[in-house]
Amino acid sequence: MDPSTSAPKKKPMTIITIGMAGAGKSTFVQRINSHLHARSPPSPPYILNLDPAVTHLPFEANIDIRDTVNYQEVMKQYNLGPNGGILTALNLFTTKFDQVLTLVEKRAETVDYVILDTPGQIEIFTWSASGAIITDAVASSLPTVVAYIIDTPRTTAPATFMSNMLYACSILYKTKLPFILVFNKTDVQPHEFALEWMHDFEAFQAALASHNGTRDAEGEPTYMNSLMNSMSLVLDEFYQHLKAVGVSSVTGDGIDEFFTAVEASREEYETLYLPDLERARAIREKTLQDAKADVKEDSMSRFMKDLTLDRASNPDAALLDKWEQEEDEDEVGADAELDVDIRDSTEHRWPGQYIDITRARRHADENINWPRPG
Ligand SMILES: Nc1nc2c(ncn2[C@@H]2O[C@H](COP(=O)(O)OP(=O)(O)OP(=O)(O)O)[C@@H](O)[C@H]2O)c(=O)[nH]1
Repeated sequence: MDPSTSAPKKKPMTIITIGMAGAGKSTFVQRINSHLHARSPPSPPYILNLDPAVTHLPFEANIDIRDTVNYQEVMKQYNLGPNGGILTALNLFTTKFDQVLTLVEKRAETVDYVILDTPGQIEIFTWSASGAIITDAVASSLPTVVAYIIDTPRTTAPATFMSNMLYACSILYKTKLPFILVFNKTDVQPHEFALEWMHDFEAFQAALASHNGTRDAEGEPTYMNSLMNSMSLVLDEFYQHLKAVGVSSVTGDGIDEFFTAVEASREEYETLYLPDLERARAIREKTLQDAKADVKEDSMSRFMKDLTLDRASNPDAALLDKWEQEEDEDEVGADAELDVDIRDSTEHRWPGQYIDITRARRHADENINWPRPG
């Protein structure tokens, strides 16, 4: 085929896997990884592991947060528990996310998919700054979809199903990205019940009514029951914006349907999300510029006012004005910047080597100088 007539390569699609601990995110990432390797021609993805606490991964990540941040050390230094340690480790890693993006963008011509495996601390994507920074940064550079992984066998009770859907809902509204609900572990529990509950709220309400504990001693619906009934109506609107697929990460069932949903999400990203993102970015830049201009103008007018007053009260003072350069100014400037680079381990194999950014540029006599989060 004449290369000049062939279509330009599509940008790689980024799949961000999010889900509760144990839902099967890492197993799912490994399943789609092996599916892409087995394609003809093979299409190995570029994988990022963002879980600092994982001890074993079933795949080899191209960029691994564990090469940069030691979460045990973070826990010790900040006196945090495991959850706080994971969140803080991810916050620290996020300060280097521009480098991560540069490495990913370098591979844009050779890979079709970029996959992010994330920690089970789902709150990272509902309220923490790093979750938003990561999703915004990735989505403003590449077409992106969120794959929300659900542990289907543990979601068969209506109340658990609803709480899982509410989490998914808050992540959707926070990220505003195309979204696929991935009902995992269908080899253990088929996901048809969930599809039925999503498409027919009366079926969900019937399941709720037949569940224990939905009526009080007088036979009246309990508060929780009424609340969940109303919520199911609210969620009905949310379900309209979602694609849902059932997969088994163990057997590979449903993975083709998942990739069909990913391709549909690419279109959704380009027609709906990208224009929104660009509008939001333009507004943000304009607001930032206006704010900077206002601050500058305000500071300048205050400065001029002070100067006029000062000159009037003490006409000789201006002659004594002299700006003294701080002796260790360079040192301070350099210290404020971290001096650690994120590595793409596919390019530089360096087994056993490890950079701890929490300790970089630290001296023995120095106090901990990392800012506490929040
Ligand atoms: N039967 C079955 N088990 C699965 C499937 N996917 C994952 N599992 C099992 O579920 C457990 C958790 O899987 P992981 O992939 O570690 O889950 P995770 O979401 O990455 O967990 P965290 O790292 O704790 O966030 C493991 O025992 C997996 O073998 C599946 O499709 N079917």
